[in-house]
Amino acid sequence: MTTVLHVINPATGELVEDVKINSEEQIKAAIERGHRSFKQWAKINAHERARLLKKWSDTIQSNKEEIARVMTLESGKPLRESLGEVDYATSYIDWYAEESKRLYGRTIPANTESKRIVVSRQPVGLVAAITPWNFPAAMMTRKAAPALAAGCTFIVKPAEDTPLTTIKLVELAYEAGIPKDVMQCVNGYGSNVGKVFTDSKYIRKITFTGSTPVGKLLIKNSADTIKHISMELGGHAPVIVAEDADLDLAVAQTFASKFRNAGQTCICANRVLVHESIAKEFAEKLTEEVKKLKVGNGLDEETKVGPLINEKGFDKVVSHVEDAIDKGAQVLCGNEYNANREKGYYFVYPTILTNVNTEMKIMQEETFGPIVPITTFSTLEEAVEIANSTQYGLASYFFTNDYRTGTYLYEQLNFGIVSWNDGNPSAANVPFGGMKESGLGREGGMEGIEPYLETKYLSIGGIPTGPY
Ligand SMILES: NC(=O)c1ccc[n+]([C@@H]2O[C@H](COP(=O)([O-])OP(=O)(O)OC[C@H]3O[C@@H](n4cnc5c(N)ncnc54)[C@H](O)[C@@H]3O)[C@@H](O)[C@H]2O)c1
Ligand SMILES: N[C@@H](CC=O)C(=O)O
Repeated sequence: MTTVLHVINPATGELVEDVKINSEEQIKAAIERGHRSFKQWAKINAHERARLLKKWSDTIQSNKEEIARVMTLESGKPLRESLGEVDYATSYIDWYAEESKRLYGRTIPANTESKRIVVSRQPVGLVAAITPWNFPAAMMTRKAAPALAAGCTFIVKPAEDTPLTTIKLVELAYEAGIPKDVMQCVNGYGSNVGKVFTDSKYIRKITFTGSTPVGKLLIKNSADTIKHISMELGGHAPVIVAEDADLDLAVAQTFASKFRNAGQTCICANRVLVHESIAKEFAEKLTEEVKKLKVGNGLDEETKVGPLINEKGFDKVVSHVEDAIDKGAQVLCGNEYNANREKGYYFVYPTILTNVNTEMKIMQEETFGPIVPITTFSTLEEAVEIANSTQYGLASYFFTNDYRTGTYLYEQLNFGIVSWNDGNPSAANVPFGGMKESGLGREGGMEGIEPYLETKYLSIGGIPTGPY
């Protein structure tokens, strides 16, 4: 039986490091430690928790280059993006260090003079997190930081492909003074560790970022112990470019949204819907930019698009492109690959497809690769209907300079994130998350700490109503 995870550099297929898989007994022991340390951690005052979180953030920043390099080695993303992700990751820690001091309660006017009512917030308990490979630092900190800030203890299982970044972040938490049992990392295969987590009565909350099918399974498996759940799942983001849009802005922002992390982002532009009167010009301008993208090893300074994470991801992307071409799509650029199954690396060149229709897989499923399928619409109603015709509801984008069009689209689009003339809506201070099968709950912003809190109310009776 395998006892290690082979962490492979997706740009070369070479082994980066082996990481030990934790046994079921070890995971259960970690859960018990997390449970035992909860009472202690929850008692620590919010200012001290904030201080420790801030120290963790500073310690990560002091090791920024090293973390970014590890991230690029295991995930393949360009080094510049990995450096950016370290900043993005610490921005969540900084935000929740501050929010921990603002977990206010309230009083409610009672319905009789002899009573007083007080409402307070308490941490839910031990939290288990399961994170994906595409943002190995930020997806971990946007769970760990609100959990610790709320007074919860925390245990994380990173993705098998990218455990090294998380292991490093947890080591740095200890260096910053966060107690060892308050934040822990266990490693192993998702289905094994996930089952130990969901079966445990000590774990009071599961927070997950990953695919929708795995999210559904975790929801089902959490039912027996009625755990709190937060789910950040898949997306299928539409981009609507209205007739009056600033075309250069729309091209630049669609480009920015699409090619981050080689298109392996849950909020990446996945379907581009352009008004028929400007579709040709939009496609030409985008193609001009896309042709300049350099594909390669993320450690190479020139690289703008790294490899796909693994064979499974590669096969899905290629199948979407082939299916679209079979059904009549035209290739404006790309549709080239540099992959070697034996060596284990998978590069896909940025590809633009036109003449795309809603029958194609690429218009129905999340692609997770650097492919832009462009289709056209003639009325805004038609664009909205296509955009909403999916089980996903994470991010959506539109481009218009007309406030009436903008207001209409904002109100009609069934997505948790609606981005107007903006290709990068992610930030620590905003509520990130999806509707429908894209998830439950929000991460980031003041909303992002709520899922780690229970509400408790105190009813005080017998208060003298006359002179004391
Ligand atoms: N909504 C968001 O914020 C967000 C952010 C990043 C990624 N995602 C989504 O994540 C997906 C890509 O990530 P992925 O391929 O790593 O997803 P995935 O669901 O395969 O894996 C994510 C994590 O779940 C674990 N896992 C796998 N099977 C499991 C099981 N049976 N029980 C418990 N855990 C299990 C994996 O080990 C990994 O840690 C995409 O769909 C993407 O849209 C969503
Ligand atoms: N890209 C997302 C995470 C999902 O992939 C983000 O911007 O936080």
